[in-house]
Amino acid sequence: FLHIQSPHARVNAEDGEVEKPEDDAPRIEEPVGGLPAGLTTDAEVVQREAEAISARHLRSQNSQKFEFQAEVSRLMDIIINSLYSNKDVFLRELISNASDALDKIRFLSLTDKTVLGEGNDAKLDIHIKLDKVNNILTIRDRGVGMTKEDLIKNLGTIAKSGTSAFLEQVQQGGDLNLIGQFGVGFYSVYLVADYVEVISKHNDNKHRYIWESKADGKFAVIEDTENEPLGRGTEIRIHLKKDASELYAEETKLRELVKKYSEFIDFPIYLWASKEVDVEVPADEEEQAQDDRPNDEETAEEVDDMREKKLMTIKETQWDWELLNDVKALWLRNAKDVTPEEYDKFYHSFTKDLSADKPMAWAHFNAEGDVEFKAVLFIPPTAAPDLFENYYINKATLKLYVRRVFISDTFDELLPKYLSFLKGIVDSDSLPLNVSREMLQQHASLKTIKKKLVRKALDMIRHIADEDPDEKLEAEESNEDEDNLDEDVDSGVKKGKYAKFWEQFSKVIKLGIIEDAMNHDRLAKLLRFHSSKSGDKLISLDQYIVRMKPGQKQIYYITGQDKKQLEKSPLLENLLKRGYEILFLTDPIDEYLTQNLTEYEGNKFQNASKDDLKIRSKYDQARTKEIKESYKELTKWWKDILAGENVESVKVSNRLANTPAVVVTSKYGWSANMERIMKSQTLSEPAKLGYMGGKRILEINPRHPIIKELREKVAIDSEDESAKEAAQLIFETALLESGFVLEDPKDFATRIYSVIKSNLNVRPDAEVDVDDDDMEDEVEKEEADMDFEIASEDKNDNPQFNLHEETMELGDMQDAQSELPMHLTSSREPLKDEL
Ligand SMILES: Nc1ncnc2c1ncn2[C@@H]1O[C@H](COP(=O)(O)OP(=O)(O)OP(=O)(O)O)[C@@H](O)[C@H]1O
Repeated sequence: FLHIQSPHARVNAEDGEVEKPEDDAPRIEEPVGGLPAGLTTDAEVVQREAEAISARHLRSQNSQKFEFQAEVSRLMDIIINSLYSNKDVFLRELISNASDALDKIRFLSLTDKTVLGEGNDAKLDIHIKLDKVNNILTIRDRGVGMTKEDLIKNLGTIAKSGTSAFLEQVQQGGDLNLIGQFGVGFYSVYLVADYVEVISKHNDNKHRYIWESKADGKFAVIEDTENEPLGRGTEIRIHLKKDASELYAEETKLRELVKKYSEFIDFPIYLWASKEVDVEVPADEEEQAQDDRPNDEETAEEVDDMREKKLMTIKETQWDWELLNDVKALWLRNAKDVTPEEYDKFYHSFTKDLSADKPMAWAHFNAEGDVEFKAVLFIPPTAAPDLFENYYINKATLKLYVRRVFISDTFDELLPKYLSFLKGIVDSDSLPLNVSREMLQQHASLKTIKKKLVRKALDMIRHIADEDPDEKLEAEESNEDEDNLDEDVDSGVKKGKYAKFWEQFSKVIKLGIIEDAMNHDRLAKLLRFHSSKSGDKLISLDQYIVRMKPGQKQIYYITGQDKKQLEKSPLLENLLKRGYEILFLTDPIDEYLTQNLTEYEGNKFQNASKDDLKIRSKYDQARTKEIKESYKELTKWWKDILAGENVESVKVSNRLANTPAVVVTSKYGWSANMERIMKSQTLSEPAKLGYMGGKRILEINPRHPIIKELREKVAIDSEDESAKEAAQLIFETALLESGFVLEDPKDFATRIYSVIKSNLNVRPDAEVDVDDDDMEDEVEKEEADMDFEIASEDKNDNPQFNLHEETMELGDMQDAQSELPMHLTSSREPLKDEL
């Protein structure tokens, strides 16, 4: 009988005479539900249980019933039936909700002190109590509380945006542990409970309400008239499932969990706990009475002394609120005193990221001067999957505190968009506490805070590189003999820490260069690229500069889809031959990056696929002029051949070694790569493609035998059809090799096949054989014709036709006549069989 689950668990616990708390934990006069074991008689318990049952019956008759939103119901169903072994998460989630509710009331109290109320109500804390008799665990906070409408809306009728995402993840075997990250943490309580009551009191409503549900698709809400007044806040009564009660109806377990998961909760968390203490009690009373009588020699004073001596020590169980957490915020401590493990734990606790992955780096600092603040910034171990999906909508994830009071975690003014991947906490003494959020957002100090945070964030990223041995290795190698650099191609290169950062966040740094002109140089130092000399490794711009050839003034780069393709690009032939290092920019964002990164440490960036690339010719001026002159006729002729191909000019090139021709674009137009990117975008405007698509320039290699031969042919007969075909084909091949997408691949293919034909001595007009399919088509056509003839001749012998005719006799014969071909088709199969 004692184990009947009671919704009426708020029995007045007789706490008895308890000692003053040893710590400075405030004593709560009003007990928080539950029944301290051993302090109530069985008869009382039985009576209270009976009351509870009748109260619950009454409640269920009068309460307002609701159905959970379908998705929430499905979620609860999964949770309550889950065999998931790590059920501990529920406590972390409920404490986190309590802490959020306390943050909210503390924030409101900044502008209106009265919201806190008086006495115990004004204390911002969390109490956890266990009723072992009834297996009820109670978590009580003095937070903002919920009105009746809040209870209905927040705990049931409106699915949070994360509900379906979480359901999806769980159905795919994902970890239930991550529930908090999807904003549906409350429901994790059903991992351990089959019945939950939430009693809540909000300042806006003088009544308090009970929400209750057995996770059976329904919940009920009713005004609470049964329980002790709450003052303000929320009490969650968790009726533990049998299997869960074995584990969680233990103070030791609760103590361990709170310590583990809620170490960084900013409010005191108390557990109603018993402890064995030594108490001195007078020794046996009779003996005492005897001894108390003074004999003749003893003075009254001596008797008193003896009385004291006749005390005995016994063990006594005492119940009291035990403070479980140390609420000194980590960011207020001296960075030197915080261990790396503590930073890791802190990161996981405030981000609710429960994976074992440690943050990549952190920066803990105090800013002093006009604007004072303390901050801890973290680089997460991986980029969030939706980091760029909602780049301009996503809010920053820094938590802003003002003088230790939590203000907001959606304050966009603290970091620029590109750094919104950082997590952390900022606590400022320079911001005013008692102003509205809107006024705070415009406060001048925010600008200074933002500026300093950006600097520190970029320093923190640079430090990862500075401390990375892989990066150091690169720097040392950069001083080695240039010729050895090509041997760096080593597939077994281990990724260093900075390479890992780069893998996750390279786009962020590039976006920074595009968006943050103020920190342009700092950000440029953080860039890494593959290059023609870096093998599998990445190099920085500083490393590039160190390795520049004497007299080299430009940083050469090329953009494209893939490093392997770029390495073989004919556009780089002479640059590579002459020992220049080329950066390979293969991320689509690099096209935008290079528009904003024109110079580094006085060296201009030069795109090797552009018309303005200057490579000094090996020949003297006179010889160069002579070569150009000798190709004048060919280049003019070629330009005419390519009329209608968006070709601005045909030029003699000195960037080519072994390739006959390439196509480059004008300096300010799009590169071939950019054109490809723009064309692949769904919303690209054809008009823009027209005017931004760079003018193309065909560059020909004057030393190449194909080009030389073409020159001869054209000189003899400029109307030679084979020369025209060759010119067109060379141009299209050059387009492909230079990274362009052909507008008419069919045309190109036809030309290639005609070349192949001539190579294989196949006549140009040789015809393709008729294949079996074509033969079948022919047979089918003949059959169809035959069907028609047979059907027309023998229609009286055809059973199907006759049947149809019989039916038709009843109808309009003229209609049947007009439908003749169709009926014939329907009778074709048997006819074909006969044939
Ligand atoms: N102790 C509480 N006091 C006041 N409101 C609460 C309390 N617990 C829950 N709520 C309300 O119920 C809502 C739903 O809680 P739930 O835990 O499912 O999601 P969340 O708190 O928004 O996100 P998370 O899962 O990250 O904690 C909360 O947003 C809050 O408005």
